[in-house]
Amino acid sequence: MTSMINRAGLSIDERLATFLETQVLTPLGRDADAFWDGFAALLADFVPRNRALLAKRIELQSQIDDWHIDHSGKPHDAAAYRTFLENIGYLVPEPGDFQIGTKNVDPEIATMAGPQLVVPILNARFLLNAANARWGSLYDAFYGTDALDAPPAKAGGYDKARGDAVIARGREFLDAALPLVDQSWADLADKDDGTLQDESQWVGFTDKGLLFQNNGLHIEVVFDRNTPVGADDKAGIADIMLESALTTIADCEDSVAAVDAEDKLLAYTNWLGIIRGDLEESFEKGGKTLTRQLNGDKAYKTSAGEACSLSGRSLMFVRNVGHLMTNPAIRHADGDEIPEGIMDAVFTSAISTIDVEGHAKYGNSKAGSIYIVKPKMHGPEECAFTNDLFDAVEDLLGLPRHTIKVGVMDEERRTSANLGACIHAVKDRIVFINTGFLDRTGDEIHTSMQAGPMMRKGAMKGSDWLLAYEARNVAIGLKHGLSGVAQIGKGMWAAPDLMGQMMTDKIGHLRAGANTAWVPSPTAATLHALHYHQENVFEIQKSLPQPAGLDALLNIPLAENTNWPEDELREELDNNCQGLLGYVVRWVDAGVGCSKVPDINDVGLMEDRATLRISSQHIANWLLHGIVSEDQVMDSLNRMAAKVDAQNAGDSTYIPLIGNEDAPAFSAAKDLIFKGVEQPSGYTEPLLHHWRKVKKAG
Ligand SMILES: CC(=O)SCCNC(=O)CCNC(=O)[C@H](O)C(C)(C)COP(=O)(O)OP(=O)(O)OC[C@H]1O[C@@H](n2cnc3c(N)ncnc32)[C@H](O)[C@@H]1OP(=O)(O)O
Ligand SMILES: O=CC(=O)O
Ligand SMILES: [Mg+2]
Repeated sequence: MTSMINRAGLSIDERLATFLETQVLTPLGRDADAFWDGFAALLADFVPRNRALLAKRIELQSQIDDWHIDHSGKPHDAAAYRTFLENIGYLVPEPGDFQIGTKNVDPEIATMAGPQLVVPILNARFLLNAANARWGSLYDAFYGTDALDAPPAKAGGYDKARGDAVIARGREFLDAALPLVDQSWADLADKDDGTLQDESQWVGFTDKGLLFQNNGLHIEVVFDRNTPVGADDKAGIADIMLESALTTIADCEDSVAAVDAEDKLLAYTNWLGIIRGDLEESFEKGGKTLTRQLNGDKAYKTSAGEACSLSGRSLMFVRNVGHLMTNPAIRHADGDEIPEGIMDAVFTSAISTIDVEGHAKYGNSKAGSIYIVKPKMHGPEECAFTNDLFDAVEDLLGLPRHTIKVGVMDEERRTSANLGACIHAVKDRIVFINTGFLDRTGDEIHTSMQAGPMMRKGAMKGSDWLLAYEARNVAIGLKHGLSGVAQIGKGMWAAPDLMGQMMTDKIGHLRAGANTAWVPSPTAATLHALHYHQENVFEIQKSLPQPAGLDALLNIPLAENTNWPEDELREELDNNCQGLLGYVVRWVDAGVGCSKVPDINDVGLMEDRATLRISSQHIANWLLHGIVSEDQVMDSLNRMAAKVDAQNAGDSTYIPLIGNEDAPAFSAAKDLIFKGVEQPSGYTEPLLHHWRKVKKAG
């Protein structure tokens, strides 16, 4: 039973209050009473503003819905539609010329280009792994994935044929990134052999190897004849270690299921462990108990013998939740829950203050900044709210102005359409814009829900709005001076097992001008790092083509022809239902917020709340416009539930969907579809939280 205590008129979960007071405020030397008084005053200022912003979302959406209903059956008049959006204040005037003024940004964000890893904050094992993913073994990444074009490894220990292919591919990489004079890396006899074409690429000696640099990223060639691989290798090379995830986002948002004080406490405790540097997790793997901790720095010596080090850990961001949800962990005197986004801003900043005030074992930001990713903001007013909130949090914690930096997810249509103004609203603290195309697709469907039936989900990827969105984001970021100061980032690779395809496709993100892009795992980070050796993003950014304009962005992805054959309809529905059920059942029953779920072609896809938003909104749209019937949806849900049950048969804790159709998981799935049209912005959080709480209570 949760015990609540009173602090400055707020009712706070006792465990959470004790955590903050003893683990955070005391080590920081902050007075708890003054803190809670300040927190209550901050809430008094910001809660009404937060509510007003949510009300404005609803008002705008209802005006857009009405416009489409009024214009139904007529050809879409793009000019009239744009004027209408201007008239209702959905589109606002451009802010004109300005450059962002962010200061004290770490080089991993400002001047380096490389992968960005995202990790669910509630999973300490993964979180530690992610923080340590600054360095990754290229040999392991090739050996274990389809990024290597060679026959798969045979079971039963080390497969030498595959190992040889890995080594050959590794040499190819070294020849391209660190070319030698008149020689290939494959010809080297030992560590002292060979001369670099560009000798400035050599950085120094590590414990067992040589350290190099290319396009700002480090490469350690490990020479060790005492390992099986090194012993067999002509030059004694045992591995190639790549600087991989330059930055990592510890996610409190779409990849976690956090619905109450217990869950929020775990999130904040894990963040504290990462910041303080003492997070530790023990787990069983391969029949052994392993204990994982944060890695230390990588020591090396320069040719002159000077001792230096490189960070052994990824630079950490924390993603707060957006402005929508509230959480029962803290309530006002009248019993109302406080906004979770405000709670996250205050708690994660307070914890990060331990870093910027120098109490951490390793230290995260050497520049003295706190990096927060803010998702799902709709337009400049909501960005301005975040900016003011972060000002207030800085005042509450006694931090210098703009210590708290913000990464703006460009993932709602009103933000994409007014991106310059959004950047302007946070111009002195912005450290990234990132195209969260998954949420953005969900919002695209929801915003134009009443306009007509949408094209198939797969076709959306090539649609006008999406291409315009991606290109405009980069162009607007460059126009306002993000290059060299902040990241221009691109979205998630959502097929964690298709690394070969990632190697082909994801280099496109760099060629589009992004200096970072999201990856789902440390292995993907190491492989994606190869792209940054291949292309120099900062050079690419100097000569990008002019992007499409706002009209292309506002082009609604309606289906041109809705006469889909039965088998295509069924395939679309089944695919959406399978992903939706496979994700929701783990969210509601097991509290897992990010899962790898097989699609109908048995390709494991990363599913999180944003992909759920797409599938649920897509089905809701087709239902609304009569493309599919309620019976067809139920038929698909039932057939796919059986499939999802079979996929989870090996999990002894799994509760089947079939036979439990009225239980929380299946109920959540049905609600997400059948109540999809009325969900705010098509978000899945309200229903997921509701049904998870029912499950937890149950
Ligand atoms: C739209 C958006 O908002 S995208 C952002 C949200 N999405 C994410 O954060 C994706 C994060 N990724 C993940 O959660 C996972 O990779 C999943 C769910 C996609 C797949 O998970 P699994 O099926 O367990 O992965 P798999 O079995 O292939 O690999 C597990 C191993 O990889 C590691 N791993 C996988 N993903 C990550 C990660 N993101 N960070 C750190 N380590 C990871 C695990 O630690 C584990 O290694 P270990 O046994 O040594 O601990
Ligand atoms: O948060 C990322 C997205 O694609 O949505
Ligand atoms: Mg998102």
